[in-house]
Amino acid sequence: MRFDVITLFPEMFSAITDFGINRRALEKDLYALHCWNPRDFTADNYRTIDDRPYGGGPGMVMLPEPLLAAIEAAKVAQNQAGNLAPKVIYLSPQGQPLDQAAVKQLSACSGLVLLCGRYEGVDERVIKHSVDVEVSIGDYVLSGGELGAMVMMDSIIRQLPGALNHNLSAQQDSFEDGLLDCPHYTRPEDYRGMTVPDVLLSGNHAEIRRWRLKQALGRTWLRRPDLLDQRVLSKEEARLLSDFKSEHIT
Ligand SMILES: Nc1nonc1C(=O)N1CCN(Cc2ccccn2)CC1
Repeated sequence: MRFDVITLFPEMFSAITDFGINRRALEKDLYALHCWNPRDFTADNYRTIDDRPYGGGPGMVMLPEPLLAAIEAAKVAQNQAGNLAPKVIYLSPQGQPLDQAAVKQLSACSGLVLLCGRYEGVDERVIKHSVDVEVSIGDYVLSGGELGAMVMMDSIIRQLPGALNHNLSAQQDSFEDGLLDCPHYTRPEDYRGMTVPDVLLSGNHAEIRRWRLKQALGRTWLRRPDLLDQRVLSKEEARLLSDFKSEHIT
């Protein structure tokens, strides 16, 4: 996976490249990241990348020329890397919500160009001319698209084969199967009088699997019932959820 990011603040992306799973995945060449600063595509001495909005109003809008030139340069680099039709994504509150299904779809792409806007946004002609899809990471307003791009990249990188020590981990991630995650415990068995559920100490892997599935179903029912609306339950899952509900003391 090659990411080409258009951003005024390339330094921010060290948060993705310098730590944990994402750092190891980069070192293993599971993905590549190239940042393009629109200021490098300006023709004036002040390296101007924004201007006042036509029609008046507060704030500034990012100019089309530097952005389109940066996007074109990123697409050429993608083409040279063998990705002939990289998807151009604009992070924006107006975008379609990012969910795990979208993450899995995007992780199958070989190259993505991510456009990070600032200020009041980018000139609409950039979106019409070069953006394939607008994506939002949530219904709130950030200071710019960079954190949204990093959230998207982080969730995609976890999907890349070899990124997680145990490939099963990705499948067990929350939302992977449309459910919230089950509770997790580690040592000690008794912490300040709070003990670990006996089943997890039993070594009975079939029972442990059933307990974890039941807890995931129960948690989803309690905290995000909307996710259950979208999910067909197996016979076993329906029974486990029914048991959880009857045991749940409100
Ligand atoms: N929510 C989000 N999910 O992705 N990005 C965001 C997000 O809040 N932002 C902040 C504003 N930026 C600039 C902007 C302003 C107005 C219209 C379009 N673009 C984009 C990125």
